[in-house]
Amino acid sequence: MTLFDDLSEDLGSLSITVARFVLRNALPLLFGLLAFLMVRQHVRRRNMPPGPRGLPLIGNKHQVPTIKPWRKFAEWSKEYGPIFSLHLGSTPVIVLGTAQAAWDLLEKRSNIYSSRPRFVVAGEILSDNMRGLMLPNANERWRKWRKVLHSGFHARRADDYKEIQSLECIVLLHELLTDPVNYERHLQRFAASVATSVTYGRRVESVDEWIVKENMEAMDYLTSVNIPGKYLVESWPWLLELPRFLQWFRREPEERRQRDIVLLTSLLEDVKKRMADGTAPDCLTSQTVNEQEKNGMSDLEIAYAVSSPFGAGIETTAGTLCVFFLAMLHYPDVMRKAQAELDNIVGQDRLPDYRDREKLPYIQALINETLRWRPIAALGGTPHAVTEDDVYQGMYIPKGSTVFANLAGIMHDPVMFPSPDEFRPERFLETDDPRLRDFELPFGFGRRICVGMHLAANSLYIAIARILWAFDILPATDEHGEEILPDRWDFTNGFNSKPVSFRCKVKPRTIKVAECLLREWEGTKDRLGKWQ
Ligand code: HEM
Repeated sequence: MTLFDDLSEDLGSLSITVARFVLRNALPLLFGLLAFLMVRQHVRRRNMPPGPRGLPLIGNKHQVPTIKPWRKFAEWSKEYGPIFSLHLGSTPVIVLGTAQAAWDLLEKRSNIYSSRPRFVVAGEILSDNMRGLMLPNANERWRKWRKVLHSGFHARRADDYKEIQSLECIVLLHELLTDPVNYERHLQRFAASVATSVTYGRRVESVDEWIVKENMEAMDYLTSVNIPGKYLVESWPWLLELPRFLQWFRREPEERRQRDIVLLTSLLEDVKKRMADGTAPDCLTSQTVNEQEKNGMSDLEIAYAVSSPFGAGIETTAGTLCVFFLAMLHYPDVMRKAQAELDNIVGQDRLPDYRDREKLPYIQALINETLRWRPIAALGGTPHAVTEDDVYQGMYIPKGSTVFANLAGIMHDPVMFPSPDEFRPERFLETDDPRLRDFELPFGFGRRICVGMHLAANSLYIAIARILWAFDILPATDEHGEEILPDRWDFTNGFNSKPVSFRCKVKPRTIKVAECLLREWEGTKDRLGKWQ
């Protein structure tokens, strides 16, 4: 036997001793620690709203699906009631499953329910706290940001944009007439062009134009870093205390931030230049620049603030229009009824316009039902956060909780919306409830309610009324002439959830409407000049 053999024998018995020690002492210690954590979590959760039992440390992380979590949330609402709680890691999460619970907390107690959770990578590192959507509401920069957007898009101000929305809608109808196959792309262009026109006073002919592509790329990056669990630093913000060169998660978002700054400031400079030579149409950017001294905002703050309609207004509007197409394929009777109302009030010699709106209650009900049937912001958009401890119906809601208003579940609450899976606009005509007649629910709550909702409502009205006036939306057919109906539940899994692309036919209803449309189109090209 050599010295080496002796040594390895000694080491072998040492490791057995260590293993024995671990088994005897460390395992019981570990179990003790886990038991302590579970008891502590149990005590903390005892008074909170009910909810699924989680695990120590990770809470309910493993039970929340990464795909369409709103569906699981709706199931849990049925099991635990209109308000339930979870833990994602150590963060308490409150999910509201009825409109009443959301109104009670997010509206009536909006003074403490209007903040946002911390977004370390997307909000702080990538955006340097410049994107108001992710800022807490006690923040001075958020107040200025919200004021700019509110003055740009409040109900009366939004009326000023009806001219460009109407013109863009004629372009949309012409695109649908000449190239019906790519209807989805045309809906996206319509929403994007309204956004660029009202923001920068510049319209777009195609979604391939650089201004749309660059902005969409920036938005895609923003959503790609905002995936729960993607970055350790979201759960362990103390990593931000490490020396900067050790913060491995910083490099990519910081590089992207530099690109964002170049893009957004160049768009601002372009408007300023056109303001100086008198060619910029009135738009959000020109208004904000004119008020810069009063608002006390830097150029960079303005550049970020006015870019908000890109992130929040294009996918939401275009996606809702796709839901409308999907619904018309599944509910042709609703389409016929809406067309009958249009024929009765408008006739076929002119396009419907904003002045017809009050006389078209069925169209308005159909728009409300579209927003209800499949809300694009399925989880209520960006979550809220509570800034003080609170008690609701005897349940404890700890300060710092993240709060989701699960719109997908709320809109399918059978008490408020009987037979919720059915697409039935009549429900909005039969009700006396003012909160359903004046349907703001799809646009969120309290101090965070969607700032673009009037602009969005005007886009949806003009597009839906005119598309129904001009076209039948019909199922595509296969090679045997059989109709293909798209799956009514096949939706994307993004932050905004829209129908997965499907085929359909878009056919002019009569020769008369097609001729009328072509006449309108001729006059439109010149009128679009100032937004080119
Ligand atoms: C059909 C179209 C739209 C829908 C369904 C929609 C829905 C929503 C929802 C649910 C929220 C979250 C509200 C909350 O936190 O309680 C929101 C926020 C927001 N929306 Fe919209 N939106 C639409 C169109 C637009 C448009 C066109 C704009 C731009 C002009 C816009 C700008 C915003 C902004 C900036 C916020 C963040 C507000 C804040 O954090 O204070 N949205 N939207």
